[in-house]
Amino acid sequence: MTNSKHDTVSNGANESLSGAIQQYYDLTKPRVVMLIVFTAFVGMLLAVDGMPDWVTVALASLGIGLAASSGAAMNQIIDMRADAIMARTQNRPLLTGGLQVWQAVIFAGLLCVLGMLVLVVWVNVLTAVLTFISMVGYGVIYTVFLKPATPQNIVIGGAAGAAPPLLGWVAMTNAITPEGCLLFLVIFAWTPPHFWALALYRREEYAAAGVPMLPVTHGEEFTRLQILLYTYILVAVTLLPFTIHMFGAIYLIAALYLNARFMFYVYKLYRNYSDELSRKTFFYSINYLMYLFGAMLIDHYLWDRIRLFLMSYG
Ligand code: HEM
Ligand SMILES: CC(C)=CCC/C(C)=C/CC/C(C)=C/COP(=O)(O)OP(=O)(O)O
Repeated sequence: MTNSKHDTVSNGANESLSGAIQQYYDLTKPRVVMLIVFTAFVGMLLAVDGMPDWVTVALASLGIGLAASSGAAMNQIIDMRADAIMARTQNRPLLTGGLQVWQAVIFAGLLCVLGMLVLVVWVNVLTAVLTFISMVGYGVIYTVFLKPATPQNIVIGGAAGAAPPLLGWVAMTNAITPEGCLLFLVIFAWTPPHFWALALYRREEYAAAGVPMLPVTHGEEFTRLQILLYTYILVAVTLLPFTIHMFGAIYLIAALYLNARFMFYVYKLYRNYSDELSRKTFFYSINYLMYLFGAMLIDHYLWDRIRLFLMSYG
């Protein structure tokens, strides 16, 4: 009997510990951060010929991931009012009472300090500075100043989210090069179709929360046109790395295929709107970015070998 009572107490303690860990984990917007770290990781591997120094790759990924998580936590601390109004964000840890604001502030501070420490000590100062700017750019400048002020919020703020592959590149080379900037441009051009597809089917929630997202301020039709136009830009930008011989045929084929599907979605959305299609376009945008960066990686390691192999038989 005594044992089972003891077990119940310790199970309860375990559950509340794992519950607390889950709350802190949720505060970091983990799935977004995972894709951010993946694009940074790809940037690192692309920056070097052959195999990289894996310890630096691991530490740079850790530092960038910690900083991005800190930015995500800052965003949720500052945005509690709007988050409380929208169904999509109502269950965040600070709103359900799972975490107190002071706990989130300490957590965000710790993540920020740890992330910067890892980057300064084991990577390089330039990466740390650029990562810091991206983190503050998202957690503070976007959240406090841009988001409540202008429908261009996500275009300007998108610069923070677009930084990771460049951060990865700088982590390995300690230099800002045109190739690294091109990777930045890819995500920069991708952000408006990514976000506005979501904002279209969530427009009523944004309107209720008083957040001036494009579908709220300029209407649904204008937003659909902007999504289409930014996707044209995205298609052009994603072809640039091929034209400067950064990648070969593997990347080109993947980019053409992924772009054709993206164009199909946004053109259909432009001509014939439905919330369902808008939702599908948003989720496709996430897969698009993941596969595009995956294709860059595969091309980087395989294309030269395949070309040499083909040439030796040519
Ligand atoms: C200013 C730039 C960006 C804005 C405004 C934005 C906006 C959003 C929003 C509002 C969601 C939430 C969807 C939901 O809760 O259902 C979301 C989801 C997501 N975003 Fe973005 N995003 C941006 C940049 C990025 C970047 C740079 C990445 C990665 C490289 C990214 C990856 C993702 C992923 C993976 C999800 C899905 C998360 C999940 O399933 O929980 N986003 N984005
Ligand atoms: C250091 C570094 C690379 C920082 C990266 C910055 C970062 C985490 C960008 C993510 C962008 C993002 C999830 C925006 C969501 O917009 P929102 O906050 O308006 O969405 P919400 O309504 O879901 O809160």
